[in-house]
Amino acid sequence: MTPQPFGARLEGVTLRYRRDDAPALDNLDLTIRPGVITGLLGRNGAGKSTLAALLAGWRRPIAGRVLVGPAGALEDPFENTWTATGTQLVRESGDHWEGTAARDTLAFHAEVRPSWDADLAEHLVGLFGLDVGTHPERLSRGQRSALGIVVGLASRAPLTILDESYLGLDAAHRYAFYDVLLADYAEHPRTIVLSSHLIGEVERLFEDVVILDRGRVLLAESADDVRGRGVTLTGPAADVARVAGDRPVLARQQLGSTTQVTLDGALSADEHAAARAAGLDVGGVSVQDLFVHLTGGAGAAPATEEER
Ligand SMILES: Nc1ncnc2c1ncn2[C@@H]1O[C@H](COP(=O)(O)OP(=O)(O)OP(=O)(O)O)[C@@H](O)[C@H]1O
Repeated sequence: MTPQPFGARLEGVTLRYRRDDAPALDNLDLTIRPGVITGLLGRNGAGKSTLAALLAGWRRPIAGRVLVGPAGALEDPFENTWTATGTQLVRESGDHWEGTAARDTLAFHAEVRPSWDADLAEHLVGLFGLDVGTHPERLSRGQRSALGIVVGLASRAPLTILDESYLGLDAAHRYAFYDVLLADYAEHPRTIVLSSHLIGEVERLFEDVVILDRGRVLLAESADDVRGRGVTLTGPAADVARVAGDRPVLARQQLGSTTQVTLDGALSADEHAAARAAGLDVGGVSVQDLFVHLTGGAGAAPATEEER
């Protein structure tokens, strides 16, 4: 039986690693809906891994509270065996058992995860060509990522947090992972939090999107709402320019004589009619373009201590 998915609520959560440090999370309020895939995005140092560690009960905030669990039965996850049993965090580092074969890491999780699916684990081991007889410290970075993915998916935990855990995979293995994740999630609904810098690749998986910026929530809404925040026009450059007028442009791409611009905000009825008359393709904004726009563009520096 598939267990009830976990949700999470953070209320006024502040965490700083050292007393004199700027907060890694700063008075953060956030709800993670149960049973959906949430994309957790943010530039380097925004606080994604810190938030993941709080959800998994590995850390506790210095102010505010964190609650995790099935709807109506949320609990503080810190040192909480019950919520820990239902929460699987996989970090980029993998958190494998060193000095013993990879199969021992899998055997450990099979033991502690009530929903562990041995068939799925075996399928994924084959898919990634993982040599489970090798010690994790002797695996390549990609193979260590694959081991983390096997743990993350086969655990079928009611709250599964994948924190950059698939970065080491090559493109073919990443796309295979996205496909398995979607198929398995459809059959065994659970709450999945995916943190990634490869936004363009994974955004089709997101149902909700959270963007953190310097320890604060910059945006938290459904992926559909995100896509409705802007509009993409594609077609001949002159027609696109005419319909776009002097509207703020979030992103622009040129492919031969075809231009694609992403505009901030929705089109008015008149603009829609003009776009249709010109034969332009009209679509929503990509999460990636909105993310780049909201977090300061490609050239902006990541947060530094001085900026906070
Ligand atoms: N163990 C730690 N000790 C001290 N400071 C830390 C520690 N871990 C994170 N920080 C600081 O907390 C802030 C948030 O870091 P965090 O790792 O949560 O961000 P992130 O969004 O996951 O970043 P990235 O995308 O680079 O992995 C950063 O300023 C970081 O330097």
